[in-house]
Amino acid sequence: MTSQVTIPAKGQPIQLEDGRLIVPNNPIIPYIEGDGIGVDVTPPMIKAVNAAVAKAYQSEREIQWMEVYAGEKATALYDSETWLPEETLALFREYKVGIKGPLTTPVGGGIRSLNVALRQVLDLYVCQRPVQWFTGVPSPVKHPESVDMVIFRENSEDIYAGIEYQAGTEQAKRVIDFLKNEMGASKIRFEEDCGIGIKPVSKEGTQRLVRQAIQYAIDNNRESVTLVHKGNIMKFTEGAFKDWGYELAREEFGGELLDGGPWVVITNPNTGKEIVIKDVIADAMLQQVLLRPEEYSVIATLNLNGDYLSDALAAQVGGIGIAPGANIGDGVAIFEATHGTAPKYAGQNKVNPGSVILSAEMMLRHMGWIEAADLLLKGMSGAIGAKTVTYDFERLMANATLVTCSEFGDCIIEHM
Ligand SMILES: NC(=O)C1=CN([C@@H]2O[C@H](COP(=O)(O)OP(=O)(O)OC[C@H]3O[C@@H](n4cnc5c(N)ncnc54)[C@H](OP(=O)(O)O)[C@@H]3O)[C@@H](O)[C@H]2O)C=CC1
Ligand SMILES: O=C(O)CCC(=O)C(=O)O
Ligand SMILES: [Mg+2]
Repeated sequence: MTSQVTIPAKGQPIQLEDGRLIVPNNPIIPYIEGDGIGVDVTPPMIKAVNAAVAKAYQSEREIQWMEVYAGEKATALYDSETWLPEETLALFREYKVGIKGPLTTPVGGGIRSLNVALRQVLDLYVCQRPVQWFTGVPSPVKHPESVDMVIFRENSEDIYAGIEYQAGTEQAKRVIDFLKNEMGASKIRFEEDCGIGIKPVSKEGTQRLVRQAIQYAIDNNRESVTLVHKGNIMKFTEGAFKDWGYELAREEFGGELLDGGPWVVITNPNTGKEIVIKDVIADAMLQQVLLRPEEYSVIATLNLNGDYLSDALAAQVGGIGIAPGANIGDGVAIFEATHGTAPKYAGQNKVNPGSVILSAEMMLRHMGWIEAADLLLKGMSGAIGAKTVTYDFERLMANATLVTCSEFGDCIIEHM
């Protein structure tokens, strides 16, 4: 297939040596603009990042942006069936660090999620989503400042594996017959018209995620890691996630049972302080984070729970307009907002670009460009503090000035 991508002549790839990123001064960063509001939020993100990098490092460092394609834009450029071109996957693999806007996934029929496919094909098994309040952001809760959590959502397994059979098909019938006749399943109701979904959860998949969550707690001096699961009902998937998580804490991090278990306590080798590894059942967790957020810090959970929890927690600190995220594997990382394509706002220059800008902040920190990352945070705090905000905040804030998506990006730059 013909290449549609222009590789920036001036740039160089980020490389990986012994698990460490080697970042040149002019790294090539692949990015996907995204469907829907991607066209609105991605340009201000690039502009704000360029401004932060220029301010932090003058002309010494500069990102060389390389547009790569997925979603609707890919179908227009390659062909109508090519939603996630091989070229895009190969370029993310080669250039190691990238960022993307949201991509549409139709409900029911049609293509499966391109977002999920990207994570699975590149094995970006950690979905890391920090949730923190910025002073002045309108929130539906009384103490949004008590929320300071980092979600580690398993990104490669669970029902997102896409093993599903539609009700009424020969495939669904065969799976149901197998479950009844060979596996002794006797509780499938209304089997003539029953869809079937399969939920794979493995020890390796669980432990590589929980390992990253505990390591993050160690590196960032956090006091707890909470395993969130629905193991009382799904014993061999979600229950196993909890057990494998505790096992890893004991066996790899020297954890000791706390008061006879199941909670485990490990010692942070950097500080000597204790880190508690605990677990909470997912439905209870949704009320815990509202009522007692200060008791939770790092969260490690399965794919679906993490998806729900991300949006719910984002609401507590102002909504998914400022909820960033990263998909991280052992070699490649792709940063992206928690929100989707918000189609009703697409192309209106209206939505909050904060989520993808904060995702870029995570990306700069991942690259070791800390000064530029700090400037993005400073700019964001300044713009919010000055009450120059997009519609999502303005509708909840007294005496705020409504600005467009691109103007908010400019306000961030002014406040760096
Ligand atoms: N990683 C990805 O690429 C993701 C893709 N998706 C896909 O996106 C599509 C739309 O999904 P949908 O369920 O509507 O969820 P969205 O996250 O796209 O939008 C839901 C609502 O969230 C608010 N919102 C979203 N983004 C912003 C923003 N930047 N600034 C301010 N408010 C925002 C809006 O709320 P309000 O109406 O109150 O203003 C919007 O109506 C689907 O195809 C879905 O599959 C979904 C999630 C992630
Ligand atoms: O891929 C999608 O369409 C939805 C993904 C999603 O909701 C998420 O990653 O939070
Ligand atoms: Mg989601």
